[in-house]
Amino acid sequence: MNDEEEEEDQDLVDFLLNLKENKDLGFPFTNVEIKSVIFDILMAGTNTWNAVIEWALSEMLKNPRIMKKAQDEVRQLVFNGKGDIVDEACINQLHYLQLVVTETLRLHPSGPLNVPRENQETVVIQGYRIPAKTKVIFNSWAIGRDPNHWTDPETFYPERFLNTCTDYKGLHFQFIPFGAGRRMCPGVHYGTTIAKLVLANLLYHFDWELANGVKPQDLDMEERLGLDLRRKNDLVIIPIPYHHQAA
Ligand code: HEM
Repeated sequence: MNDEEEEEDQDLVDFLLNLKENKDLGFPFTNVEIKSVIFDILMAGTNTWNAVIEWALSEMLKNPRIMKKAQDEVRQLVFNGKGDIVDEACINQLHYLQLVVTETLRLHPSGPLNVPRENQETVVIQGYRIPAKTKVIFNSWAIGRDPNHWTDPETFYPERFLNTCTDYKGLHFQFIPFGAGRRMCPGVHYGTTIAKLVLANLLYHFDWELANGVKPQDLDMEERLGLDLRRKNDLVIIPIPYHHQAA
């Protein structure tokens, strides 16, 4: 194996071990830091997108119009292509599902308080003096529901993101479910792709009903606040396999 092939064959752990061996980072990088990075990625990289899936399903079950629109989109696209599985190739064509995921991140950001920052110098922002070395916490949950920026903010309405360039890539500060700046989430693309991929397959293959005769309008949406934002009570739903009929 030549050097180039060897480099391509490296996984994350190889890469981190090489960093440790090279000793040219200018700061200590030991097994402790390696374990922290891996732990960070496993934690930040799983609890987040699966919460998006759970909230998106909850919102769609509460809003059957939205569920149907998202299902029609994915079923037409995939079945017209004569496939039976939604793969990455389809994902970018699922425009309505993208709106659903975006709206889910507005109302239910998985990391609602982002990561705290500390300002190095005293600053005054809109009349508020923030002394140097203050720990500043951004509440992206509240920002996403701020009536100064959002019409009818408590309503789940994916179409609000039609014909607007507002998105979650850290440039529009009224919507920062992945944070912003140098420490914003590095998993933004991966996280949203996985969430869409899983949701698209769940919508394509199954119809969904709430268990125990719960009516859509009665589904409770209570949140349990922690480092991540989950449902307080489990979402109990019944999958009904959907059989595609050839026209
Ligand atoms: C939909 C899914 C996700 C959401 C909503 C999310 C949200 C966030 C938020 C709000 C932050 C803090 C950013 C800030 O304070 O500016 C963050 C940081 C981070 N996220 Fe994500 N994340 C998601 C998926 C992922 C994935 C899939 C990975 C990795 C595979 C990941 C890895 C990280 C890491 C390592 C950080 C810390 C970055 C730093 O401190 O420099 N995240 N994420």
